Amino acid sequence: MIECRALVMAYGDHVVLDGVDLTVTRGQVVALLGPNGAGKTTTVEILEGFRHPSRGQVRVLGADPASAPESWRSRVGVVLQSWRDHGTWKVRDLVDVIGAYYAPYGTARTPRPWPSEDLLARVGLADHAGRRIDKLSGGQRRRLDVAIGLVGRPELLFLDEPSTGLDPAGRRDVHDLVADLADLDTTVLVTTHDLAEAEKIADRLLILAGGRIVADGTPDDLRLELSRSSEVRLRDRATGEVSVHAEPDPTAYLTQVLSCRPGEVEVLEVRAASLEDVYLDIVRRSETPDPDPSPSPTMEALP
Ligand SMILES: Nc1ncnc2c1ncn2[C@@H]1O[C@H](COP(=O)(O)OP(=O)(O)OP(=O)(O)O)[C@@H](O)[C@H]1O
Repeated sequence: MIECRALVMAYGDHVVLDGVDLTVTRGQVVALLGPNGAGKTTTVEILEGFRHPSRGQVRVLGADPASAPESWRSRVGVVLQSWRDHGTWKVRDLVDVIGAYYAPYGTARTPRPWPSEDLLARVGLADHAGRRIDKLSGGQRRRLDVAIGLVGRPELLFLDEPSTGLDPAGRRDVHDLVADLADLDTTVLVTTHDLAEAEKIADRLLILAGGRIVADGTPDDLRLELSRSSEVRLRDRATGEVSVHAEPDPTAYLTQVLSCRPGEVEVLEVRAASLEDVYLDIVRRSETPDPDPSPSPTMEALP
């Protein structure tokens, strides 16, 4: 679905992307994370064909996005930050009009557009189909953004900060919707600052920092491969004394403790590094030059 090799993007002298390699296969939900200014939007705009890279190869759905024909664009959906135009239009009318552009690109396998009533029900706007867009709440507007990104039944969807401005129920709806999309064989690339969201909706996380992809894996991969140690807390049944241990291999440690001290441990707690710990650690190390010239083992451990 997406293939980038040695992607470089410079704005004048400012090199933002410095050799990004990236492959995304069909059906994946991939979250692109990174600190402010890391180049997430730049990357996504290149993949969408809105920006030309300085160097490198980019293929999206088998074509170069910068020169791909309109039929290619009909297979790609984009959810930008909030839809602010056409405030006096009704929700259903906007979805109908934009959906009509996709009609010539429908196939027997993928009829286009997605029928408005069904789509609006899917994004939780069925009761607001007849409302003016400027009368929607922020969360309802966000749902409309998602509907517009989906109306052409894209094979590949770019989602920018999907749940910004949504309440917890709205966030859950959007997350469920993304899960449904994966079931419908839609590949999703989502940019977000929200680690909890990324962990919930994505089956693969990419961290962009220092101009490159510095981590790539499932949330569990990242935690397991990058956490140096887990915290193990034990309370002795007899004395009530609590001891805390930092253990690189908590399973081996616990097996040993429980077999050597049967019945002596009353309370046992293991806290793995959180995804946030891991994320901050990766970003810090990729942005701070390492005084030790040997490569970081944790970075090398990633696929
Ligand atoms: N059109 C432009 N001209 C010059 N510099 C730009 C332009 N667009 C982005 N930049 C710079 O490129 C860098 C990356 O910007 P980009 O918006 O891609 O980052 P981002 O990871 O999406 O950031 P954020 O998380 O803050 O949205 C920033 O330093 C930004 O100032």
